[in-house]
Amino acid sequence: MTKIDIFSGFLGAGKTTLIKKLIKEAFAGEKLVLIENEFGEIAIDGGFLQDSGIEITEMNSGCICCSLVGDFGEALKKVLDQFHPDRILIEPSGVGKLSDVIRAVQNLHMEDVSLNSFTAVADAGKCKMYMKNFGEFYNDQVEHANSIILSRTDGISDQKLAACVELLREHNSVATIITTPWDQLSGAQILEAMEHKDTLEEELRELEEEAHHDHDHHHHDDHDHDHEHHHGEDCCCGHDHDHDHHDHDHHDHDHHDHDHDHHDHDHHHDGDCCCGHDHDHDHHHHHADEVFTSWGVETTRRFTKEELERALEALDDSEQYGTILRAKGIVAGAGEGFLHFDYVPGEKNVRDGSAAVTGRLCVIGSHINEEALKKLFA
Ligand SMILES: Nc1nc2c(ncn2[C@@H]2O[C@H](COP(=O)(O)OP(=O)(O)OP(=O)(O)O)[C@@H](O)[C@H]2O)c(=O)[nH]1
Repeated sequence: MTKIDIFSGFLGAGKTTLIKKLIKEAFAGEKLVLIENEFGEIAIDGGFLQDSGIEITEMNSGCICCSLVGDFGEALKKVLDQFHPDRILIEPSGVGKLSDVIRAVQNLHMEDVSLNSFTAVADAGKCKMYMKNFGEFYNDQVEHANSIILSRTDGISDQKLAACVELLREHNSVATIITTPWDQLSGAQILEAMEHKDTLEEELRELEEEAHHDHDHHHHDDHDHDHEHHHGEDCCCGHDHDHDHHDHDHHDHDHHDHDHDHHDHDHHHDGDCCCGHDHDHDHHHHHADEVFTSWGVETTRRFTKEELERALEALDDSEQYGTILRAKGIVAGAGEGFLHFDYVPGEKNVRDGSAAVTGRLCVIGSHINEEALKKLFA
């Protein structure tokens, strides 16, 4: 039996960091495969994880909900046949909806595979802001997780931490929430919380109830003709179109905030999805690539640490660059080695790291100014 563990979490929350810790401390002796679905064309995480000694399957795609299922099913099957792993770790993109990923796994109806845990990693200091501005994506992860693992709890006040937990509880009353800084916990302790059986069963039951609720809802909604034929498996895009109503009904305030902030009302899908479903009628549901954009480049440019740090600091200037939520990359340093870097709002990290075949970097955000980014990094 292969266990599947899903690590969701918003951009830069700490998914890769957590996975690295668990690989080192909790999964020793197990045959592991990591499936990554990065947002944007330039994959970076594989480079960060190069030294961990596990198999990594990267799937790059802009629109998780449409392209995940086909590619993802293939990737999973291939991995199972080829490696027969004890455990498959799935790291969806930071803007992926956890419910989509869980459903995608369930819809594959694979034998010898058990859904073992679904975690949401959340930056304790940014919980409120992300809920307000990107609630549609953020809350889905929180709501469907059986454990929520907070990152960066060492740097914030007790008050802010308590407020964060309270907000999370509004969206998920059953998940185990880890508030202790990770370096004070062993990987085994974290894994035990992730695998907590009661919360897992509760989350699965809630998902099932949602599915039933949506199903019933459909039979009573005459206006909903577009949706009637789109129960999970029937549609190639694998997105649960039924679920949209549920989101809409229960989380209207989030959508309001979101739409208000980003004026996204008129950016609904217009038929470029393989499933042929008319997304225009999906009451306020957005695909990640309607709200977030990524810009990436392969580059031979050499950077000094200071240059890179200055460039990353500049990303806080939203007037010039747009709302930058995440940047990461591996580039040639001024000397012989390579530099690895990470950026989340207000936080940068540049360090020495292993070489990549070429330099590459990626920036993700909302309403990003590509021209300005090109000037900054090219
Ligand atoms: N101080 C601190 N930094 C953290 C913590 N967790 C993650 N980070 C840093 O945050 C940055 C992003 O961490 P990742 O683990 O790459 O985050 P991710 O969720 O995989 O990010 P995406 O690639 O956007 O999906 C890195 O610089 C980490 O070192 C934490 O608990 N405390």
